[in-house]
Amino acid sequence: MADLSVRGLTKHFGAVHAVSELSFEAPAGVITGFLGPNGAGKTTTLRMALGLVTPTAGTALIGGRRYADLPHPRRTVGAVLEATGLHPGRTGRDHLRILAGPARAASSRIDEVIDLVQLSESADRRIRGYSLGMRQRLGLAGALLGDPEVLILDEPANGLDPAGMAWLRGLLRELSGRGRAIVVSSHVLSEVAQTVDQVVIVDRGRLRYAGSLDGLGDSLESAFLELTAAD
Ligand SMILES: Nc1ncnc2c1ncn2[C@@H]1O[C@H](COP(=O)(O)OP(=O)(O)OP(=O)(O)O)[C@@H](O)[C@H]1O
Repeated sequence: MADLSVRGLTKHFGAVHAVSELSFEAPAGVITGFLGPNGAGKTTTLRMALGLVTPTAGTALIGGRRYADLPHPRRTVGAVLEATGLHPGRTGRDHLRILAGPARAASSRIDEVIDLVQLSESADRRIRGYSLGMRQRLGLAGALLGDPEVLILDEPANGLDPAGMAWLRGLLRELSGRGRAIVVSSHVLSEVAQTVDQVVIVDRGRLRYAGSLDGLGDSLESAFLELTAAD
């Protein structure tokens, strides 16, 4: 099973040092929480891992390879970066059919992922009528099409109600139990504390902490605020 390995990753946008010499591992079979305040560089890091942004320096390797060098990218890594890019006039099922081509997924897999994200009742309705939580579920279904070894989720709990969050936690646990490496960025620290096995905390593009939740003491929130306080 593949992992995500970030080594010396750096991205400058002109004078903005979005990510600076960042290194961490997200191993197979582990849920890694990727945390940081607004503008810390989380999305930029995840976009570099997915080959959407070219690093200024360093590497992000998935199963030992750069995204661009993966022979079967959609089977190796699935990602939900934002619940955008959904055509409002399409049904959820049509959206997945369009994605299924590049993911080389069988059509039976479309039904499977619709079940997995519990969208069976809405799959044939137009996306225009979907709630934010339903869009999140559809995004997740798309990421799961190729049954990827590494799953990268940017704010997946956004828009989910408490039952939805509990459901998502169960799904991520099941996937990590089957050896998937899961990276979840989030602002909802209480949710993260219940879901993840380890955390990576970044602030202003730099690593502040990588390790177990236990290593941060009793309160993730206090540790987070201390680690990301302005100098
Ligand atoms: N394409 C870009 N051009 C210029 N600056 C950018 C670009 N993308 C990101 N940045 C800057 O890089 C920094 C890191 O942004 P990024 O979106 O990675 O942070 P983030 O941790 O995901 O934040 P948030 O939690 O608010 O989504 C910010 O200062 C942002 O303005």
